Amino acid sequence: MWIGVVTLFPEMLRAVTDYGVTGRAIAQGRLQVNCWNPREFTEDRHRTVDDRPYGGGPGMLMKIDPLQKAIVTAKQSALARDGKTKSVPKVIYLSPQGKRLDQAGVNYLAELESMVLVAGRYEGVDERLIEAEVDEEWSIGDFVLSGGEIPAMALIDAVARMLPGTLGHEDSAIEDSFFSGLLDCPHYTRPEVFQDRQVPDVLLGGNHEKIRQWRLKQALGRTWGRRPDLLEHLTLTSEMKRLLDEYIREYSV
Ligand SMILES: NC(=O)c1ccc(N[C@@H]2CC[C@@H](O)C2)nc1
Repeated sequence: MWIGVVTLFPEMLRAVTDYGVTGRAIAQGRLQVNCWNPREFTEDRHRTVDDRPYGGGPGMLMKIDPLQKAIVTAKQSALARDGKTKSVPKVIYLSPQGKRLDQAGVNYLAELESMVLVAGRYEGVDERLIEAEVDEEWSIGDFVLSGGEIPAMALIDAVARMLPGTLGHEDSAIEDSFFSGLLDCPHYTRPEVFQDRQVPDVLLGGNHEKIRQWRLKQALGRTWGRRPDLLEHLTLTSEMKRLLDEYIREYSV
């Protein structure tokens, strides 16, 4: 997948390009992340990228022209890159006004061939830039950050995990609880006893079917207890219903 990021702080993207699963996906050529800085597209001596808002009010906005030039250049670069004919990259703006990102949204974005992520700064961008250049607006949560770079990197990380060959254990993304719409089950590793707390016996046994059922039951029970709203959107199999009933009965004793 090819991802362009329009940002005033391209160095921030090293957090995903130089480390971990995302860094490996890039090193192995399964992911490309390129940055374009609106400041490189300014034409004035002071390289101005912000301006005052019409109607007054606190703070500054990002100027349309440098931002638009950076976006257009990123899109052209995606189309010009070697290889088979390509679709026009989807332009995505990160903001609290966007559609709330969840695993279903990540799975949708992971299917795209390319995208340009626009990371704003200051108080945001001119609405006309959004109308002219942005295809989709996404939010990683109902809170305000000082820039769109961290949301952009969160999106890159979440999408990169879904690319074929990224995760060592292929179906670990599939097994990912959120992939199934449930919260994750508890996890344990050595030592077997920590501060008098034992690892559940079933996990030490080696009976993989019992372990699968225990993990599914815990995921269902934790979802029921912590995020019942997630359960509302799920169709439970008869096995899931049985396991959740067991969990609730044990929980209620
Ligand atoms: N919840 C989010 O995904 C989110 C995205 C962006 C953001 N802040 C930027 C700074 C100025 C404007 O571009 C928006 N805050 C929160």
